Amino acid sequence: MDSITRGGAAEALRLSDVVKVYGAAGEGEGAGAGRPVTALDGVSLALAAGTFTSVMGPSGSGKSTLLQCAAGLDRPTSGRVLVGGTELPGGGESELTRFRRSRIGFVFQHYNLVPYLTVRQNVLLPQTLAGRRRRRAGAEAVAVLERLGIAELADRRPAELSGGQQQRVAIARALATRPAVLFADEPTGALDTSSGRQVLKLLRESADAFGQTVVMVTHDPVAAAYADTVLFLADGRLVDELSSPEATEVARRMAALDSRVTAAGAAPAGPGTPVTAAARAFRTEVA
Ligand SMILES: Nc1ncnc2c1ncn2[C@@H]1O[C@H](COP(=O)(O)OP(=O)(O)OP(=O)(O)O)[C@@H](O)[C@H]1O
Repeated sequence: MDSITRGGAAEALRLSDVVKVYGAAGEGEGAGAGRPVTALDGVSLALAAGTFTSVMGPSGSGKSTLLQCAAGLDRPTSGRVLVGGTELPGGGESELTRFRRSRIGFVFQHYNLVPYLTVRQNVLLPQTLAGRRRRRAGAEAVAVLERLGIAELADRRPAELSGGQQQRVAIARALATRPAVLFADEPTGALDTSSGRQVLKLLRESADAFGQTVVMVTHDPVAAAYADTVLFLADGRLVDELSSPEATEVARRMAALDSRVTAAGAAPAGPGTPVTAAARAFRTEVA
């Protein structure tokens, strides 16, 4: 698949033939002394601005790796990543960090709010780190909290919020920087059904009302069906795509992929590790 951009719309994300091999020569982390693992095997895609895309696939199919490479949390072994038309920079970690701060928003399963800061301070934090002027950033933080209907929580600390409220604050924090792409990794994985639906509605509204491009990894077919398009990964490749998805059809296609993987002797699909490498990297960044 090369492109699912809508006619004429600006492009928010492009991956061209992205390969990620853990444990390859020159890759510092990962498989160590074991055999190299090809987590992404030539992934190409293009997403139009303002679209909401879900990424699904069996356990180990490369979803988290795709998210990390697309979001500049990790570098592909080969291939190109462009966010908002700008290529992931070469150079060191500080260039990548700058790139992420200016273009990318993250939402994780476990919220990653800073416990000793208020909601307002949490939402302000990425902009403060990016060196934006405090008064302007403060006004924007309040505006985004109002837009998401959670302004009354501004002076509370994360421990005083429900899981669903914490996740809505995490979304507010991500949106306040006006990222080219908002990446969400299992954003409803720790929530009950009703709070999860609220979070999904918020992501849907972010795309519809604010033109926010959203890319979400999920194991839940109902969650995936909130998107405009579902991309299916297997063995590090994009193998299927579903537009205007319905949960039953998403589940049917996932079951087909799972049985393919199980027949090949791999682990069945299941929830990802609670704290992904992406979340760890982000935590280090904001701490
Ligand atoms: N840091 C790493 N070092 C070595 N191998 C890795 C590393 N991270 C992931 N892998 C391997 O890469 C492949 C893809 O992993 P990835 O976590 O991207 O899959 P996933 O689809 O997100 O899985 P899950 O749904 O279980 O979270 C797997 O075979 C995994 O074991």
